[in-house]
Amino acid sequence: MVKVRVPATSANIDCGFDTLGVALTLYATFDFEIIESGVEFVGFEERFANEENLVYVTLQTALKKLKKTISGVRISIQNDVPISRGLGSSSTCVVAGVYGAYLLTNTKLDKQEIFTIANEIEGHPDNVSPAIFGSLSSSCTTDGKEAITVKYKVDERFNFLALIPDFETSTEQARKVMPEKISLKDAIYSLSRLGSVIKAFETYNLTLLKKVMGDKIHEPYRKRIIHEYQEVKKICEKVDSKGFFISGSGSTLMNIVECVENIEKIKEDLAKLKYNWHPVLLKVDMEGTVVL
Ligand SMILES: Nc1ncnc2c1ncn2[C@@H]1O[C@H](COP(=O)(O)OP(=O)(O)OP(=O)(O)O)[C@@H](O)[C@H]1O
Ligand SMILES: N[C@@H](CCO)C(=O)O
Repeated sequence: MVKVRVPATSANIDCGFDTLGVALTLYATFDFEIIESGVEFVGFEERFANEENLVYVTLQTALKKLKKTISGVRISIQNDVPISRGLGSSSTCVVAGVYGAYLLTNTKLDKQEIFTIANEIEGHPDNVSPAIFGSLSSSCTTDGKEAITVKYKVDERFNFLALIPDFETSTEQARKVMPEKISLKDAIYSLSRLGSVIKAFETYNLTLLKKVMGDKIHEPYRKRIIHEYQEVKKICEKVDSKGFFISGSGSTLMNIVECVENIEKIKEDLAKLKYNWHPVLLKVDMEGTVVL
């Protein structure tokens, strides 16, 4: 049996749409075991315990790319990453599926190769990069279809307070609400903040972070499909907020808090809202995917 642990991730980080992503200390662990034939699922929600399962589909795709075969497989999951909440649940499955193909066939692990395959399957690299390499990264796919990622340090003092509601937002749905075209002015608004946001995360410069956070590429459209977005933002800003953004494609809202003592107050105020917002304090994960 082989086992991998993949971290949750928060993609975009406001102005870095489809570019930035950070790995967080919340995990999904997957076991892969060769069986005589077919596929068995253990620990998955019933709706995903079938051959369309993203881990299984990815495993099959990766095996084809490696030109390897297996007789059958049992896939087990122990999952703490909420599904369709903007914390990279699909990336945990994609990354695990690619790792599964390498490990079950004794193929030498190469994180860059795994990243390339995972990026092709996921379609954008901002979640899969931090899920594999850990920490904060900026990624792109070149014109020649090469997946490139660069990793940055994040100061360990950062407190990522994930505010997770009881409703799902699928990435597919959240991409549909965005316009096909955006203005040059809006592109500049986001692009001009990117370098400063990265520097603020590297250096724990909360004053800089607070000043430069902002986006006009996806947030203005997506906040409309996240119930109680404005109410949650107002509560955070009243209590403690050094940065507030939609995590990935939502529905989780991410609040950077300076003092963990303030979390209880935020929790009390969120309890007055309708959508059962559940605050979870996360730190940056430095390792990315780990074979256990
Ligand atoms: N634990 C899981 N078991 C099986 N399938 C999963 C699991 N987690 C995610 N998936 C698959 O990924 C889909 C959710 O992906 P989606 O991109 O919408 O959300 P997300 O990855 O959580 O959010 P984001 O990409 O914004 O961070 C599910 O519908 C399912 O197909
Ligand atoms: N960058 C992606 C992340 C979610 O998969 C998006 O926001 O649509």
